[in-house]
Amino acid sequence: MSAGTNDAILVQILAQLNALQVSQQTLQAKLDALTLTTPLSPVRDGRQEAPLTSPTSPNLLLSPSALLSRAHLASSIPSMNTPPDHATTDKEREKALYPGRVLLTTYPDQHGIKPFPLQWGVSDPAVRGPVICSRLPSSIKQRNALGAHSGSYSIYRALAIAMGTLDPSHKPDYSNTEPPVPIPPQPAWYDPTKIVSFDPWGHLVPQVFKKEIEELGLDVRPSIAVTKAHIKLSEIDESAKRGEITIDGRVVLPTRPLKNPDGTESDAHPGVEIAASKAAVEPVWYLPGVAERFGISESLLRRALFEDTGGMYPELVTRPDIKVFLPPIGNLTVYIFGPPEHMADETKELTVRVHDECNGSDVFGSDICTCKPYLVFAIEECIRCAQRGGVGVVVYFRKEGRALGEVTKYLVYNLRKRGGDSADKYFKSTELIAGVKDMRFQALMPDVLHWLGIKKIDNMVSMSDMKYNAIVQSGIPILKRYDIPEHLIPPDSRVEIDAKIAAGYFTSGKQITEADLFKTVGRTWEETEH
Ligand SMILES: Nc1nc2c(ncn2[C@@H]2O[C@H](COP(=O)(O)OP(=O)(O)OP(=O)(O)O)[C@@H](O)[C@H]2O)c(=O)[nH]1
Ligand SMILES: [Zn+2]
Repeated sequence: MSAGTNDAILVQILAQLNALQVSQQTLQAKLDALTLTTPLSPVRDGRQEAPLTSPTSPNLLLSPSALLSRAHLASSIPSMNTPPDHATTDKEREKALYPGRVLLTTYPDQHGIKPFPLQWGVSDPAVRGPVICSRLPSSIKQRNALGAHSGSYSIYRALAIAMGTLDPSHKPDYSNTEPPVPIPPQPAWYDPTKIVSFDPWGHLVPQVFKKEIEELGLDVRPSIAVTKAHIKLSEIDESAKRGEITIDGRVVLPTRPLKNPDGTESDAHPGVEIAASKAAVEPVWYLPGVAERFGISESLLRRALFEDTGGMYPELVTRPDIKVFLPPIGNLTVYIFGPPEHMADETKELTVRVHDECNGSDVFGSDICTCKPYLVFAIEECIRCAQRGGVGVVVYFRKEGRALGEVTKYLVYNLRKRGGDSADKYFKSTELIAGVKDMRFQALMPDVLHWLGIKKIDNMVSMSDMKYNAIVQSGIPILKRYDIPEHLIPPDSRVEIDAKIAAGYFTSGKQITEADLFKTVGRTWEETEH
């Protein structure tokens, strides 16, 4: 056979393969359309039910909930978990949970797809519409948002469903869960450009979208919750002992006397409790608004989100008609000290700190950075402001390690400690590992301030130029900034502070030049060990 004949055969094979691929794609599209147009088989509690028989009595029909609970029982008693039975049960449960074919993606023009109207930034919630991202049969056709609720915790929900500990169609009863303090609508809620990273109606969902939930049976969930708390921090106990924080019976309350190990009352200073209101806010991104904030096109944003989440959300690409995405990232928490209604009242003094998570310092007290001392100082400043008749706000973002993550952060710590931990190398070390020194991109951060009705900030407890610029550019003036007091800077974290000042962070004290940075050196591991 000549080389020419070989080539011709090869071309023919390739053409046939291509044709096969095309017809496979057509078939897939037809199947997709079929799934969404075929009336669903009987629906129980909002979940499609497939008839299944019992492995022991083939004539006995099992409902998905019976299967769920059987499997739950088996998995909760390990000795009952013999592999062959378990495998059969899992297969059956998988069929019961997901009776249809795997629906990899959807398309806007697919039969049966009819997203519930959602107009971001419209003032009337009935016109704005609820955010629906559920893939439950009751909601999948009317879904108007991509992704999943609860940010990264959506994965644990998936696990709970797979293990049979959670019925996916569980319908929460939201009575008595409403906010104990009001966070009422503000003009910024009605501006589609002011709040783009979460749903301003998130805490009012059960009330404002009652009809959609109860009458239309749609799976609409709250993405914000507001509550009250009493917080106790040993650092603030110490400040109270020193008389730097006063008990006013309103913001700062006395703690009940401590007990000795033998149960008798201790005469040690019991410390104080701080009364606060707080809100947990989950991310809900309005993609056109997020893209605009970062100055990129919506299509580029969608493509990058699709690619760099391991192709996890194909509808980012196939459903340009769906404008809202619930990303798998951490939430933010707002702590309010003093009357929440003062936040929107421009006549009241307001102190704010926006803090990004640093678990090593915030929770475990690591002294390599100033995060915890700065956070505690900010809470004290908020308390003082509330006691002067104003209000204090701390916003805590889950953006660990400047949003590079804790693994990257620890790798950089190793590099710094092995390479001579001088301030000139602080940001360079991070860049060497992560490729960038910061991925927090503060542009979305001011949304929460607008949601709270904040129009100006009297006292901003932060040295960050990035936070400052983002807030001021979003239309909220900052009247006074102040840095962390010298005595609160642990010696080893001088490296961080000096590097930040040289990089443009605010300081009311000493200025740092590039040349100074060589002289600021942190502790080495060897020093720690001796
Ligand atoms: N990657 C990395 N992150 C760090 C390092 N040190 C601190 N961080 C992180 O930096 C962030 C500090 O956030 P904030 O406490 O809000 O401080 P800031 O934005 O730098 O500025 P201020 O408002 O002035 O405190 C947290 O997310 C920390 O986890 C480090 O060496 N490497
Ligand atoms: Zn830190």
